[in-house]
Amino acid sequence: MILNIIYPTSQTHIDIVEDFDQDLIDQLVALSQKHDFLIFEDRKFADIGNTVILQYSRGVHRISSWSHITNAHLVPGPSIISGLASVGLPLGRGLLLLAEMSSEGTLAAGAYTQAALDMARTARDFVIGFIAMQRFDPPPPSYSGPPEDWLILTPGVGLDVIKERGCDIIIVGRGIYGRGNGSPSDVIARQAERYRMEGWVAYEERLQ
Ligand SMILES: O=C(O)c1cc(=O)[nH]c(=O)n1[C@@H]1O[C@H](COP(=O)(O)O)[C@@H](O)[C@H]1O
Repeated sequence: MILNIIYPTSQTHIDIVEDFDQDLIDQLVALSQKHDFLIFEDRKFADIGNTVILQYSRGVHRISSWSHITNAHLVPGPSIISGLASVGLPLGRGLLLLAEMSSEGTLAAGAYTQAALDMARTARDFVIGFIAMQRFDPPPPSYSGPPEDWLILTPGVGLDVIKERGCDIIIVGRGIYGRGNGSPSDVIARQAERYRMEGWVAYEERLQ
């Protein structure tokens, strides 16, 4: 029910589903086609190239076969992007880099965030944007690369960040499904619709 409503992207954490099976994936993919939303598996890959190739394409989840977008930390260096790209590019997938995080005391800030941008610029065919807490400043006058329009997805925030911080998509979990055992499904549906509608309005206002 939630997935019927939350689009343009639906974020998953497939490794915490206790009764995972292929039927779940088939249903998810069918819903994404019916409602035209993208599936974003929030896997936060963080290993060397050879290992992420296997984690992305193999195992029980076979993430690359159904998830349009996934994300990765850049701690291992560029091999994590090239490894994931070797699997994802032929399938038309896209990657988000974690340039910043919402958690207190995160090390993903300052020079680390700049490094994420630099690394993304070396893989423009596969990296589509960032998990970040705000839109980056425009490139300096010395920048001579192609025009840039990275997607910025921002978690752990309210709707105000779309206008105030220039992000494109807000990632909302508990604000929609509640805490503890979760909310009744009609409450979840209402909350999801509220975020979807208000998020879109804020996005359009920002573009004006
Ligand atoms: O990559 C993410 O999506 C992510 C990055 C980050 O810095 N902070 C963060 O909360 N997230 C994810 O965003 C979602 C936020 O959920 P709530 O805190 O319940 O709204 C969770 O799925 C987190 O794993």
